[in-house]
Amino acid sequence: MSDRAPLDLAATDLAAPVVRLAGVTRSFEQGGVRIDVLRGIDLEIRPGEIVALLGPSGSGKSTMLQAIGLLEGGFGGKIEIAGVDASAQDSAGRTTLRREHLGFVYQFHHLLADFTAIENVILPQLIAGAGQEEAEARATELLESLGLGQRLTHKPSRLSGGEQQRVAVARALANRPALVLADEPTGNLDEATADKVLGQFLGLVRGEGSAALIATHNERLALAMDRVVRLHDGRLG
Ligand SMILES: Nc1ncnc2c1ncn2[C@@H]1O[C@H](COP(=O)(O)OP(=O)(O)OP(=O)(O)O)[C@@H](O)[C@H]1O
Repeated sequence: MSDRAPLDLAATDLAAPVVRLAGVTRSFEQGGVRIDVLRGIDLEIRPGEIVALLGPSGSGKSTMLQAIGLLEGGFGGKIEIAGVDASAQDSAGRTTLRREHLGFVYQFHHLLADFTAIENVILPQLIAGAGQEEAEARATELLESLGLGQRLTHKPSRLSGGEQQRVAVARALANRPALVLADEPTGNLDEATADKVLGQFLGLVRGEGSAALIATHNERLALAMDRVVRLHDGRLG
């Protein structure tokens, strides 16, 4: 028998957190006054884990999602995405990390007004290098699973608020992100529609095996997730 331990690289990679924050800080200065919004955030999210981010208005939920989304600078501490230290990357490296691993859903859908529902879901896949046929099949599958099979060629202005948000969910998942970041994804919808869309969103995220970090004010919706973290005084409790 060999005395060497077997290599277990695949298991190591699979076990890496999709995101790891260590001591993440962010301050803003306005009118000569400095506000420390994030005062040292530590967080790990495992593959496939769905985490609710709760906190009062102004506590820094959006700021924290922006940190992980790698779109803006100005953050202190360490942010790792899929085991890669994002803080050590240049802008092109951060863009690659974002495209390969992250999906985004916002409170307002931000769909492209001149494109149909299916085109809005195809486009990010083409940008990521997928072929037209493959991208179309994936977009159709996602939209059908969200109950939008009859809405594929509607433009956003011809969709209801709940339908628009479901297209935004399909778009966020189109490139099979390891982590979906969602900032009040149902905050713009009435309660019944919010429940329905969130239920479909969570079901799809689970089915796809993605992890998610979902900022919400809604304690009741948060209970449907795997874990709840609370932002208070710039730290997670
Ligand atoms: N670009 C900025 N310049 C100055 N202050 C900012 C900036 N962005 C955010 N802030 C401040 O940081 C704090 C946190 O804002 P943030 O939007 O992250 O909170 P939030 O928890 O997402 O709030 P809400 O639940 O109301 O959306 C607020 O006091 C806000 O005014």
